[in-house]
Formats: sequence, structure tokens, C-alpha cells
Amino acid sequence: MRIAVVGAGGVGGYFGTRLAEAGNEVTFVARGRHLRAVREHGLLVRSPLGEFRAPAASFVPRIGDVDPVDVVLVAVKLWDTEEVAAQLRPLVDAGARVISLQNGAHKDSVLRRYLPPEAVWGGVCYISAVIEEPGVVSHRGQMQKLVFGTYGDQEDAGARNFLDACVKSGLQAEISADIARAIWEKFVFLVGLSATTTVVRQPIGVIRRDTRTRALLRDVMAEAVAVGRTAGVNLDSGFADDRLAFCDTLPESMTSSMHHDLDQGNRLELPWLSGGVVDLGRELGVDTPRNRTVADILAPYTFGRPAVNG
Ligand SMILES: NC(=O)C1=CN([C@@H]2O[C@H](COP(=O)(O)OP(=O)(O)OC[C@H]3O[C@@H](n4cnc5c(N)ncnc54)[C@H](OP(=O)(O)O)[C@@H]3O)[C@@H](O)[C@H]2O)C=CC1
Ligand SMILES: CC(C)(CO)C(=O)C(=O)O
Repeated sequence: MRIAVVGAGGVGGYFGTRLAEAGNEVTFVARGRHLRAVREHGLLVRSPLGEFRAPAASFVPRIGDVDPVDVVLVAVKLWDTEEVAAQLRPLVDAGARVISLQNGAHKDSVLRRYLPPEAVWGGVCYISAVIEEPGVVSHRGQMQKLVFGTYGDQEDAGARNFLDACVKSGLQAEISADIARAIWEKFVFLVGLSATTTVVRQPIGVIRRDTRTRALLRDVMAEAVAVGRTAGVNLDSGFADDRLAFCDTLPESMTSSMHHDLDQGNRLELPWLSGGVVDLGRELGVDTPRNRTVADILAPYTFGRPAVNG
């Protein structure tokens, strides 16, 4: 299968390299120091599942350099979505379907502003992976799963082909018949995990053991569930408790990409995570005090580590 991966970081680097190693024609769009490193040595993915490599020749600097493909995977941070979406039309006109593996519940509405709705499939991924140094992606833990599907009732044979390509590449993957719900299910969990691990600056093991941070985790997720249900998403009313039980199964040291970004002094996806719950809650008339407090506490870190003047 011909696949383009826009953003060759933790997510795009891992899933794209696995697909490439299995013989799919994968082209990565990368930039900056990471691009310079992969153009020289290719991309190395270090994972508990093995070491995987994508060749230097599969990396290009611009979306416009990508030949026609069957599937485009979008794997840039959320603030870059709009810029990427605005450049995908020629690939879609040549037949590509687009799947965003990004977090958050609003990414596909950004894609749909630039692309015909049938070209945008919903998608979500479960993985913990980061750029360890330019040219090297590190996969932490065993989790590595893709869920995707078309919106509405229409089947698309291409989705089944992409599923086959994923499974043959050793990826855990499934097609969801209700992808909006699957995206929100991940969103609820991620908002809880990212809010608590980032505010407390500790992994899930610490958060779930302390009764007060455990309650915070549950309340943050319950607010996201309430907002999702009010928005018309088919989430169970007890879904926050279900996710709390899921959090109890995670490795003690697991944390969120937002916590990693805070630690590194990077920009945060906060405005689309707890901040996104607050904004949508405000629009829909749902109170979200716990998420608002998280968003307020972390606000000074949104664009990276704040400078202390004087
Ligand atoms: N990391 C994780 O474990 C998980 C992340 N996610 C989600 O996946 C998305 C991607 O996250 P992640 O992989 O961590 O991000 P990374 O920052 O690791 O990777 C994104 C890469 O894309 C590059 N990039 C951005 N815009 C462009 C562009 N226009 N052309 C070429 N390259 C570009 C970035 O460059 P630069 O550094 O210069 O900006 C960076 O190298 C996020 O929404 C995140 O929430 C979901 C599940 C798990
Ligand atoms: C929670 C996790 C690691 C699961 O994929 C994630 O999506 C993130 O932290 O961004």
C-alpha cells in the first residue's frame, strides 16, 4: 500500500516505520533537525518490540513532494493541523483518504474545512512514543494500537485494505463502526491522564494510589463524559469509572505525552485537552470546574517553560 505520514515524530515515526518495514511504500514528511538527521541516517525506532528502521530516501521536506498515495496519516501536534490540512487537497484529489492519529476531539472538523467529508476517516491511536533525539524515536511500553473508520454508514473498501496492511505490519489495529465514539473514548481517558500527570508531574502509578489525585482523575474524566454526551456522542454515563478501572491496568510508570512535553519545556496541547473540554462545555452549558482549574494551573506553560524575568 502507498502511505504518506505527515509528521515523523513519536506517533508518525513509530506507525510509519512499522508499515514501511513490512513492505508498504511509505513516504514521511518531516522538518527541522529531525529531517536533517533522517535524511542522513534514516529513522531508527527503538521499541520493546524490536528495532525498526525507515530508509533515508523515504523522507521529504514538503507535502507537495509526496507522490499519489492511498492513505495519508496525519501525526503532527494539534497546533499544526490547520497548516497541514490546507496542503492535502492535491493528494485527496488524486485518491487519498486521510486519517488523523492526533489526540483531541476536534481535529477532523479542521480537516473537513479543507477536504471533502468522505475523504476524512476518523482515527485514534494508543501508544507512548517520543523523539528521543533527532533521527531516533523511542517507543515506551508495549501498547501500540490504531483504531479508524469512516464517518457515517458508508463502507470504504480502502479501509479494509489499510487494516490488512496494518495487521501484516504487526500493528494492533481495528476498524470502528462508530469512530466518533472511539475518538471520544480515547479523549476522555487522555484528558484524565494528561491533566493529572501534568499537574502533579508524576506518572499514573502515583496518581491512582493517592485518594485525592485518584478522585481528581475520575472527576476530570467524568466532566469530559458529560460534555461528550451533551454533544451527542454515544458514551455510557458510567464511562469515567470504566476508564478509571482501565487506568488501574496501566504500567506504574506510564505517563502522558503532555507531561513529557512539560518536562522538556515544550509547547503543550492543553488548549485542545482540558482546555477543549472547558470550551466545549461552555458552548453546551456543561460545568467543567475541574478541567478549568487544570487549564488555569497549566496556562503559563502552554507555549513552553515560562521565562522568569528579573
Ligand atoms: N507521543 C505520543 O505518545 C502520542 C501522541 N499522540 C498525538 O499524536 C500527535 C502527534 O504527537 P507526537 O508524535 O508526540 O508529536 P511529535 O512532536 O513527536 O512529532 C510531530 C513531528 O511533526 C513535525 N511537523 C509538524 N508540522 C510539520 C509539517 N508541516 N511538515 C513536516 N513535519 C511537521 C514536528 O516538527 P517540529 O518539532 O519542528 O514541530 C515533529 O517532528 C499529537 O496530537 C499527540 O497528542 C497520540 C497518542 C500518543
Ligand atoms: C495516553 C497516551 C500515551 C495513549 O496513547 C496518549 O495518547 C498521550 O499521552 O498522548
